[in-house]
Amino acid sequence: MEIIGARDDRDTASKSGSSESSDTVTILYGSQTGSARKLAFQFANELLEKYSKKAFVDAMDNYDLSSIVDSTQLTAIVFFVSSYGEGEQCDNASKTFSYLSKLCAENSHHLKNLHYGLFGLGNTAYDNYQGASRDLKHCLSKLGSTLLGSYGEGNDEKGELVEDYLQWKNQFMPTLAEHLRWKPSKEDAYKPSIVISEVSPRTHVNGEIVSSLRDLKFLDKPPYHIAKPFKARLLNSQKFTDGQRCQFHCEISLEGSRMKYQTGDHLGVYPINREEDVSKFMFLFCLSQKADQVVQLRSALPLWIPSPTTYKAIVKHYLNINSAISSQMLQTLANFAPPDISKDRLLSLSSRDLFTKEVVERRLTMWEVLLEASDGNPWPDVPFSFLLESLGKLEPRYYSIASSELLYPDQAHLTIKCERELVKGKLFYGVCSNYIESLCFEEVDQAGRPRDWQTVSVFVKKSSFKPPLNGDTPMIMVCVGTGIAPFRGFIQHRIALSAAHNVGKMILFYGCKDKSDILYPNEWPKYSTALESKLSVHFALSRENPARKQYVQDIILQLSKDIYELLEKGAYFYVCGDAIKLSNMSKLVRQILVQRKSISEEEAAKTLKQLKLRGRYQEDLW
Ligand SMILES: Cc1cc2nc3c(=O)[nH]c(=O)nc-3n(C[C@H](O)[C@H](O)[C@H](O)COP(=O)(O)O)c2cc1C
Repeated sequence: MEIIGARDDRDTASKSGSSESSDTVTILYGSQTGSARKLAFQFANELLEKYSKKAFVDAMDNYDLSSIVDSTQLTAIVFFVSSYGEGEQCDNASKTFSYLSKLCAENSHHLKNLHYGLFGLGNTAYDNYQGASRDLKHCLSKLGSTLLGSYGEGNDEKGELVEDYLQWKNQFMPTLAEHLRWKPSKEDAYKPSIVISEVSPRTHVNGEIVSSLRDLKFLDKPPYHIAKPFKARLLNSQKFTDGQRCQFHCEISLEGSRMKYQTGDHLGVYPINREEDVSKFMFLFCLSQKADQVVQLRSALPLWIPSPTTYKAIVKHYLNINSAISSQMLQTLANFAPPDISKDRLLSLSSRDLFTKEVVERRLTMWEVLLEASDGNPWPDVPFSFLLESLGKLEPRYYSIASSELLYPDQAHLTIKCERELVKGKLFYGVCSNYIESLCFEEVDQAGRPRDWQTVSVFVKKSSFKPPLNGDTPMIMVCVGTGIAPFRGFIQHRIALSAAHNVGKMILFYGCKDKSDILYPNEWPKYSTALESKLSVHFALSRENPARKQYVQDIILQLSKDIYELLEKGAYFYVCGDAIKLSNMSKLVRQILVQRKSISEEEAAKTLKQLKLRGRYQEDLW
């Protein structure tokens, strides 16, 4: 459990939520990819800032709910809960959900002394919107708990999750404080948590000034990992499609790194911000003139930036400069606006409707909003520490490795789709995919060096999305678009095994728009030749023939007999690619089980659950 506001005070953990006038509150999250966790910490930090109160933050499954069952003491808990699968809970909340559903079945007010707040995260593109948070609310109400304030729901679909959260939080936080009899401790004045000192290159101790942590020579030795990535050489690359729908293959050398991967693992890649964005950002915050100024950073919290370094290095390598702005951030920034900009204008822009229309729907970044508000003029008074705190870290991006270590022990292959999206006439560039594309296909890099010099900072991340241990086991693989990446690796793996052993049957269902959209078109015939009858590949082309749109789901249903027979023989079923396009896959498998096995819906659901538990049904969706 992480304690916000009482970092070394482990004793207070036992008092967590013990009474309504407590100085602490428990905040629990159920989060798969980190959004609910991030909001939980954001909420806790704001409680600390506004009320000087402590919060205990943890994943739901790390909290022992049985300790408050039938308790006579009053407890306050705030939940942040995301939905997954078909409106189900996340992995780090599953034990809590099954415990609660057992309690619920007893029809008794076991948690009548629990007062709770609840914010659900979901996406209306899924059939079962907010399934998990709504279930939790229903169950807690049956257990006699009291909901504080109103229940909040954040919807990812239109990119308004953060604004939904802020709207809920602005109403809920005072309600919680009143309930716990907390008084605001101070006015909302900005206080930096990171101290930045400009130093002369000679005054810092023992330091090499680094434009990137990856440049530190003493770090340039194995073992490599997320905090110490390997500078890998780029080998071959090949474009499949270009323009706005640019997709390509890229080979990265791991030679000399001693990094080993296994088929199905992920490669983490550290991007660098686009030079064009970096210079606009530096101009806006008046950093261009002092781009190479050496700075030393100090903070009580762990920092992700090496120090000493330079302004330019921070902006280029470490800061998520293209992160979105929230209406709350805009309100704080209004305090630092240049004198000739109306503060009222900025504050009215932060109102929900205008903000949604002018900022969220146009997908503007923080620096774009400010540049527009000041008609292109700089904002010299924004503290650099505020930028570091609010924009956060430029995170690595993860790609499924598209090769097998059995065929390519010293190389990791990636299949990449450049994120380029036209929103209201403006083209958006995903930072990492476009960065790798420019490394692979531009003749010279930004410093004018030829392409042979290109390196990229990478590390291997273990994954559980792996081919079956036994090479005899049949596999059913379903994917769309670049979801083909791990399956190319799986097939290569089986080709390597087939040299010495008999391998199991494999069926690949691969969804693309049309023939020109099929990735690795020259490789599929070769793989089929190498594996003969063991591999069958089925392409579903959704836009090849407007009169006959075909999706992977259609072909799977046509071949449901074969699929069922393979499942009966112990086949593993894998799904990879776009979460929305493939959102109904588990429903489809249940349908096949109902039809072919002649069992009920409930029995099919149980069978699928067993398959999932045994790792025989796996999804890697994004
Ligand atoms: C594979 C997948 C399945 C999802 N299923 C649902 C769902 O059934 N219902 C829903 O409301 N949202 C669903 N979502 C949306 C997530 O709940 C939403 O993106 C949330 O913000 C993620 O939060 P997290 O980062 O804390 O895990 C799904 C997202 C993914 C990627």
